[in-house]
Amino acid sequence: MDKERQKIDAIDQKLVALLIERLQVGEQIAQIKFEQKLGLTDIMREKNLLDELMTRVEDEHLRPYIKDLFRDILLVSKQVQAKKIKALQDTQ
Ligand SMILES: C=C(O[C@@H]1C=C(C(=O)O)C=C[C@H]1O)C(=O)O
Repeated sequence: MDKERQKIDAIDQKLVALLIERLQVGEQIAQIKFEQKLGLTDIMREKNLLDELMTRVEDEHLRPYIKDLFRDILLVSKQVQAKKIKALQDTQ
C-alpha cells in the first residue's frame, strides 16, 4: 500500500498548489466585482463551468463525485471571495 499512498501524496501536493492558485485568482475576480459593483455569484458561469468539466470525465461512474467536488470548490471559492469583498468594503 505504501506505493499507492506515495502516489496519493504526490497528487495531493499538486492539488493543493492548484487549489491555492484557483482561490487566489478568485480573489482577483472579487476585487474586480467590488470595483464594478457586481454580484458575487454568477449562476450561468457556474452552470457552464460544471457542464464543460463533466464532459471531460470519461469515467461515467465518477461523474457525480467529481461534480460534488466541484460544487464544494465553488462554494469555498465564493466564501473566500465574499471575505475579500467584505474586507474591501470595510476600508471604504
Ligand atoms: C470566480 C467567479 O465568482 C464565482 C465563483 C466561481 C468559481 O469559483 O469558479 C464562478 C462563478 C461565480 O459564481 C466568477 O464570477 O468567475
